Amino acid sequence: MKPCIALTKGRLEKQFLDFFASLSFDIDPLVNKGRKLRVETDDFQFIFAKGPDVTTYVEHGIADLGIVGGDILAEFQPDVYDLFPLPFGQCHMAVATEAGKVWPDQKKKIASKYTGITKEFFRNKGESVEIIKLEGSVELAPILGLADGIVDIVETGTTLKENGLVVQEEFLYFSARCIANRSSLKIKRKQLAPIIEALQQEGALR
Ligand SMILES: Nc1ncnc2c1ncn2[C@@H]1O[C@H](COP(=O)(O)OP(=O)(O)OP(=O)(O)O)[C@@H](O)[C@H]1O
Ligand SMILES: O=P(O)(O)OC[C@H]1O[C@H](OP(=O)(O)OP(=O)(O)O)[C@H](O)[C@@H]1O
Repeated sequence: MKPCIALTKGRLEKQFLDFFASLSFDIDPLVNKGRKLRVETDDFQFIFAKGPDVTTYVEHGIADLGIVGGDILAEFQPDVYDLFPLPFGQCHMAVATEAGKVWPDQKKKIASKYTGITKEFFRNKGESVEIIKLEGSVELAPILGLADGIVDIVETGTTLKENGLVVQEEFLYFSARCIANRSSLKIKRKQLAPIIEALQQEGALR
């Protein structure tokens, strides 16, 4: 059976395919997949899923390898081998508030998609905060009065800027990562070695 690679849909998918093509792997079936979520190339099977689900498929051994953001590993801490960074998907976490906003004296309300990372960040500071879980567009929360601030991913800073928010503190710097199922790495070592080496070596050069 061909090795199975789980790819994070969206941003990382596009960046991974460009990177993969640059290593002379065939990506035609992947580029022309339409709405298919499972695609085979000559050498691999690919599945396309949301980041947290990529870790689930790899953890359960459905996929041998996964391409996922470091933020997802930090948030969900799946039981997988975190093999190495890839040269795309760079971003970091930041605490942000409305420009000119003074933190309240009482318990801060922080909105985030990343409740685990947020909890850990404020716990390390010895601060107790109320965390409000959102699924996206978290920059809206302080503007609309749902929260005093947010914890979110920042890449260019454009989304914060265009919504009148400023960074209070940056922490945790991420890129995309290559992960592996623990048993696959032992049982399919020979089969997986060429792709792991190619991704790792080329990634390290960039
Ligand atoms: N602005 C960004 N710049 C760089 N990398 C990002 C950015 N936002 C997210 N990422 C990385 O890309 C991964 C996938 O993000 P993407 O926005 O495509 O999916 P998502 O967060 O699940 O959003 P959606 O629910 O809209 O699909 C994230 O886990 C993170 O590692
Ligand atoms: O610093 P920037 O380059 O502006 O990127 C940061 C934005 O990108 C992500 O949002 P995404 O586009 O994934 O939408 P979402 O809010 O629905 O998660 C993140 O949550 C920020 O909102």
